[in-house]
Amino acid sequence: MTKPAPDSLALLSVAEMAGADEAAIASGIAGFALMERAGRAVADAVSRRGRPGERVLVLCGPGKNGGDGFVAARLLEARGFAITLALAGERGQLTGDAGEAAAGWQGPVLAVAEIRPEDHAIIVDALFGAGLNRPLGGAVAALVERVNASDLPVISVDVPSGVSGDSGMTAGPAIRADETVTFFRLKPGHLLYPGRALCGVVTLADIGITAEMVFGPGKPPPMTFSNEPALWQGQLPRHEAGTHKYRRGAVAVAAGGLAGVGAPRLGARAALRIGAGLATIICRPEALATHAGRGPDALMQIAAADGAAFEAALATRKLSALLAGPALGLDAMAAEVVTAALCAKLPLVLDADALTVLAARSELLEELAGRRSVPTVLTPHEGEFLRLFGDRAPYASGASRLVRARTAATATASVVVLKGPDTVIAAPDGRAAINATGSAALATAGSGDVLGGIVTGLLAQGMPAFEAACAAVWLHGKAGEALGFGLIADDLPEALPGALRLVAG
Ligand SMILES: NC(=O)C1=CN([C@@H]2O[C@H](COP(=O)(O)OP(=O)(O)OC[C@H]3O[C@@H](n4cnc5c(N)ncnc54)[C@H](O)[C@@H]3O)[C@@H](O)[C@H]2O)[C@H](O)CC1
Ligand SMILES: [K+]
Repeated sequence: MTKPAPDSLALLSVAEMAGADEAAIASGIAGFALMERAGRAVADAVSRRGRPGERVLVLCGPGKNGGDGFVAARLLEARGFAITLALAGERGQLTGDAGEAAAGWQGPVLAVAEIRPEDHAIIVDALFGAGLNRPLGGAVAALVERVNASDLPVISVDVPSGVSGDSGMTAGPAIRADETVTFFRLKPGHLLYPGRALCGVVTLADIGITAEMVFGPGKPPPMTFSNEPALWQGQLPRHEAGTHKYRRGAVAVAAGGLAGVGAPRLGARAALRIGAGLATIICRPEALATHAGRGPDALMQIAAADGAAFEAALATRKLSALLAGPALGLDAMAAEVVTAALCAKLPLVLDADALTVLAARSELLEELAGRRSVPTVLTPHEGEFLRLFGDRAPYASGASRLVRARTAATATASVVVLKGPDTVIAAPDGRAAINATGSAALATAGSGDVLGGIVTGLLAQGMPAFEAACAAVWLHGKAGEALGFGLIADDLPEALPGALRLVAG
C-alpha cells in the first residue's frame, strides 16, 4: 500500500470546503470568526497592494462571500482606505454570518448601478464564491464586464465571481482577478482553466481551520491533489550502487513502419533518460534499417512482420513495460499490436494511434477493463479523449476535466492522463491530481511521445501507475520550463536529468 498522500496538497471541492467549515465550527470556532479571518486576509491582500487614502471599491454579493467583503471593507476603512461598498442584493436579505458582517459596516451601502469602478484604485470582488449556482446575469453581469474593462487591480474573495470552484469553468461572464484570496486549501477551480488564468496569483489564507479538523482520524482521506513532488517522490525509482541495466527495467516501444520512425524513438529515448536500463523498438520490417541507422546506441530495434511476431517478440524478451501508440499506424497490423499489447501482462502505456485504434474497436476497450491487475496508463489529449469516450455526458468537453478524467479512469480500470495546459491524472481508485508545471512551449510535435516514454520508463522501474503518471507529467513540464520557447521534442529527453535533480532525494 503506497503511503497516504500529504494532505497539504489536497484540493477540496466546494462541498468538501463547506464540510471543512462545519468541522471547524463543530470544533468550537464560531462561523463568524472564520468570516472575520477571511475578511482580514482579504484586507491584508489589499494593504499589500495599496496605500491608506486610496479609494477601494468593495463589491459584495448576497451571501457569505459578500460577508467576507463587508468584513474586509470595515477593516480597510479602519486602516485609512477610502471605501465604496456596493451590494448586489438587498441588505435586509443578508442573514447569519453575512448579516452580522454587514451590521459591522457603518458606511453607506450603494446599489450596483450607482457605482463607477473607474473612480477607484483597487477593486475587491466579494460577489460570489462557493455558492455560485448559475451563470451571472443582469446587472451583476454588466458590472463584471465594467470591472474587467476598467483594467484596475482586482482582488477576488475565494474564487473570481463567475468561476466554478469545482471545475474552473465559467458559464457566463467572470471576473478577471490579479489575485484571489482563498481559505484553508485550494479548490480544483484554482488550477483548472479558465479559472486558473482568471484567479491571477492565488493566496492561501489560514483562517483557523486545521488539517486535524478535516483530515483527522475517522475523516475520509483526500482524493484530489495538486500534482507536486510530495505526492510521488517517495515512489520514484531508487537504484542502489550494485544495480545493473536489467534491474532498471527493460522497455519496449511498439513502432509502425517507415511513415513514423521518429515518434517511437522519442518515447524510447525518454524511457532511457528517465532511468530504464534497456529500450527496444519493435518495428515493422521495412523500418528496421532506418531505426538501426540512428542513435543513441543504447537503443535497440527488432522487426515484427505481424501481430503474432509482435506477440512472440514480447514473450521472448524480459520486458518490464511497453509503450504503444506513437506513430504505430491505424491499420490491421496496428490493431493486432494493440490487441497483443493488451493481452500481454505487462505494465502498458497507450498513447496516440493506439488510443485511436482502441476507440475504433470497442471490444478492445473491454480488454482494458480486464487488465485490472496490471498497471495501465492512457495518455489522451482532448481529441483522443473525445474519440475514445465520446462527446456525451459526463465525458463531454463542457464538463469538468476532473470529472471527465475520473469517469474514464474508472470505466477503463486504467490511469487516465487527460493532457492539456492543466493536465489531469486520474486513477481507477478515485484519486486524481491536477498538474501546474509546463508551458505552451510544450505544445510541439513529439512532446506527447516523450511524455509516454517517461511514464513507460518509470513503470519499467516498478513505480506504481498513478504515481508514475503524476511524476512523468510533472517532470515533463519541468523539462519544458527549463528549455523554454524554441524547444523541440528532441530536446526534452536530454532535459530530464536536470528535471530529475529537482526531486532527487
Ligand atoms: N471555510 C471557508 O471556505 C469559508 C468561506 N466563506 C465564504 O463563504 C462563501 C460561500 O458563501 P455562500 O453564501 O455559500 O455563497 P456565495 O456567497 O458564493 O453566493 C451567495 C448566493 O448567491 C446566489 N447566487 C449564486 N449564483 C448566483 C448568480 N449567478 N447570480 C445571482 N445570485 C447567485 C446563491 O443563492 C448563493 O447562495 C465562500 O465563497 C467564502 O467566500 C466564509 O465566509 C469564510 C469561511
Ligand atoms: K468572489
